[in-house]
This record gives sequence, C-alpha cells and structure tokens, in this order.
Amino acid sequence: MAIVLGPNQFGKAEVRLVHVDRSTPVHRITDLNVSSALRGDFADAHLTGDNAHILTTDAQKNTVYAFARDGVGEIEEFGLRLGRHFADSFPWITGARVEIEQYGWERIEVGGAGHDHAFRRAGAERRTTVVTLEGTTPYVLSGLAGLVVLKSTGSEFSGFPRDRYTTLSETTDRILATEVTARWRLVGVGHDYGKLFASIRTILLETFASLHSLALQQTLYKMGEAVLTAHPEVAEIRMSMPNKHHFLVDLEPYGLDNPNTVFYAADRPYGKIEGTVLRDDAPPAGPAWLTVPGFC
Ligand SMILES: O=c1[nH]c(=O)c2[nH]c(=O)[nH]c2[nH]1
Repeated sequence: MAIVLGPNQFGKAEVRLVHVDRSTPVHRITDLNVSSALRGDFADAHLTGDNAHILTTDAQKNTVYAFARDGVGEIEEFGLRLGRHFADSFPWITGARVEIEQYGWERIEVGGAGHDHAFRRAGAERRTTVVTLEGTTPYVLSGLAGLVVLKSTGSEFSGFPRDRYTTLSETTDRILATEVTARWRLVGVGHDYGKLFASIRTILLETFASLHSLALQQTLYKMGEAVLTAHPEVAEIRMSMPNKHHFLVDLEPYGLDNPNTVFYAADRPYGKIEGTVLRDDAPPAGPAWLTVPGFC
C-alpha cells in the first residue's frame, strides 16, 4: 500500500476587482470577483515543500489586477486572457481555471437621467463564468446566479405517490418561487458573450413566466430546452433551482378565511431541484465542470 498525491490545484480565490472606465465623462464600472487556480506538476511542493514550481497565489492576484489595467471587457474574454497567460507561463503548468462573478451596477437616476458617475447595485444577481485551459484548449461556461423569480399563479403540483409520511396536499394553484443558478457550456470560443448572456437570461425569465408549471422539475427542463433550442452554440445547461416554499397561513384561529392570499415565505428547508439539459450530440465537456461543485 502506498499513499500518493491525487489531483490538486491552487490559486487565489475571490480577488475583488473594480475597474472604472474613465475614457469619457460617462464612467462605466466593472465589478468582479475573480478566482484563479493552476493545474500541473506541483508534486514537490506537496511532498517535500519544494516551491520551485509554485507560481504564488499572490502573483496570481497581482496578475488579475495588472491585466485589468487597460479594461476588462466580457468576463469570458478576461478569463480566457488570464487562463491562457497562466497556462503558458511555465512548462510545468499544464492548465488553469479562472472563475469570475460579475456584480451589476445601474446608474442612479437624477432628474430622469442616468448619472454619469453615481451607481446603485443592481441586486444580488451575478453574471458568472468558469474558463478552463487544458494546455491550449479552452472550455467556457457562462452563467448567472442569484436570479430570484416568483409567479403568484400558473403553478400546480399533484399526482405524486403517497406513503405513510406524505402529508403534502395536492394543489392546482400555488406560488412558485426560486433562485436560479444556471451555467451553460459553450461550444468553442469567440462568441458575443454579452449578447448571448442577455438573450439566455431573457429566455430563462420568459419561460419561467409563461409556462404553466406542473412541477418545478418541468419548469427547469423547459427553461433549459428553450435555451438550447434558441442557441446552437450552447452544448448543455445545468441549473440549480431551490423551491422557495410559500405556505398558506391558517387564519381560521382568527375567524378568517384565507382565499389564497396570505402566505408564510419559508427560507428553509427548501426543495432543491437540479438538472442538466443537453444535446445528445454535444461535444465532450472535457474538464469544463471539474471542481464546479454540485450541479452548478
Ligand atoms: O415542484 C415541486 N417538485 C417537487 O419535487 C416537490 N416536492 C414537494 O414537496 N413540493 C414539490 N414541488
């Protein structure tokens, strides 16, 4: 029996970077959370503490800031620039992974017009990417997280089997609410990532809104199916959608009925509905999902 070192990677996690584009008086800000990780031959550092192959996590962080000097652009492009740089930097570095979350900012409206240099955070939603370089081969995931949606009708849930612990009532009219995390795997690189992101986000929202839902599982599948139907450049989409339960409050103790209007919004526990929708002829994912925890 021998004990050996298995797969490993190391990098700087959650480098917070804000870039201000001052090229015109109407400033634009890009607010990112960047995590890098390197893959390759780092056995000596683990086995003997010899750091000759270690491109320090501090240098990785510095690289993120240096590369932002002349602008960031689309997060996928920024991730590819960084990933290619790291994967090219030393012979023993065979790959890199760059994960980026982008926080949205909107202009503060002053007198009916967007302010030049004053912004408000656009909420908890983030645009995301995970770029992986395996040698020189790139793999790109794009996505979003924290997209909280609710529909107040147009959702039912029934027909489930009943065992001795099943107490849930069947319903033909319930609130359906979730917080969408989605990542979609793109075929190749060089896409118009911003346009694609906006289109996919719209498709996800429109499908959630317009589908009469028989289960959150059905809603998830239809959202993914609609994205793949509209975008041949998307090979697969993975989604994680908590079922944010809204329970009808019993008002009878107060001598009142509840005509499906007063709810308790539970924050936990929540159903956790997760799934993948993909083309059966999708090109191989390679390491695209490696170290993406859970479904996405
Ligand atoms: O859409 C739903 N899917 C489930 O799997 C489930 N389970 C549950 O209790 N409520 C719901 N709702």
